Amino acid sequence: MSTPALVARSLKKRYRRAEALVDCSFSIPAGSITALVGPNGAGKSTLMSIVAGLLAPDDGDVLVSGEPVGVGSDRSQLSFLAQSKPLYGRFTVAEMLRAGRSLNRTWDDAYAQRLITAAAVPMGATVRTLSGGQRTRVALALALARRPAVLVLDEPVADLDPIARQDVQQSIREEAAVTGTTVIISSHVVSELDQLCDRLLLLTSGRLRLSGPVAELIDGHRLVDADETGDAEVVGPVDVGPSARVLVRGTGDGEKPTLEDLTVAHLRRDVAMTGKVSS
Ligand SMILES: Nc1ncnc2c1ncn2[C@@H]1O[C@H](COP(=O)(O)OP(=O)(O)OP(=O)(O)O)[C@@H](O)[C@H]1O
Repeated sequence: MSTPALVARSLKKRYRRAEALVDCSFSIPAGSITALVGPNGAGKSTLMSIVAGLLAPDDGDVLVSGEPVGVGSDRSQLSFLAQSKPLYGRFTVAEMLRAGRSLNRTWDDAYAQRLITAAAVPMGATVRTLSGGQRTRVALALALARRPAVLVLDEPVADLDPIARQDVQQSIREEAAVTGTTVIISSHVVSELDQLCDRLLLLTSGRLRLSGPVAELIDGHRLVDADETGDAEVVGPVDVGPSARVLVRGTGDGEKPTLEDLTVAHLRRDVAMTGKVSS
């Protein structure tokens, strides 16, 4: 069997007042696109920072193509687009690309130029004069043009208009399909991840509640009316109201859930069991 692109083993991270990750383990094959989903404060950014080698876990480790990743290790195979989209405000877009070219051995300049042109961002514009969405497109071009083995994206489309969201999703899809890049992408808009992602990591209160291929997870669940669950194990409701449907485990009668149904029901179950959305 080939080495997974990314392995996380028993990751733990505690901040002074919060347990951000509790024994998180998963393995992701090369070329897959994984949705990282969870409520506010679930630990997604913490997990992504550790995977990107920017934050040290208290325990556990991360392997990229079998090699350990950590603070101070070679991160040339990794690109991380943080929520804050850090860019140099005084640089022009062209200067940002030039910096990317000089700092990265694997830089693909033609690709970077193509992405900026497709986003209709002027090369001569100063970064601080760009809109939030334009900044995101530049930051994403910088992350993609490094041609990383693993691309970690923390809510990359949150400030984009609907067309830009589709364009960015298409770039991510192409990157994974053409170059075999492994992508982890976090978002609160689960309905948008449905078409993009083939794997799911569902994190609540720092714990992985679901992990695996989306198709398998969907096949392992069914949607049924709340009063027709029979002997099936009920996960939780997927919508509210008198005719609420519930998600149950199993392969019997019922409708196939969407990725959103799956995550909503598991998140509702977590709230019902713990009395809170996250730590
Ligand atoms: N630098 C920090 N110092 C102290 N606590 C932190 C720090 N960063 C995160 N936390 C805490 O760790 C927990 C997980 O935070 P994290 O930012 O990883 O969650 P998240 O799932 O990315 O949230 P969101 O969806 O709101 O971005 C939260 O309780 C948060 O308050």
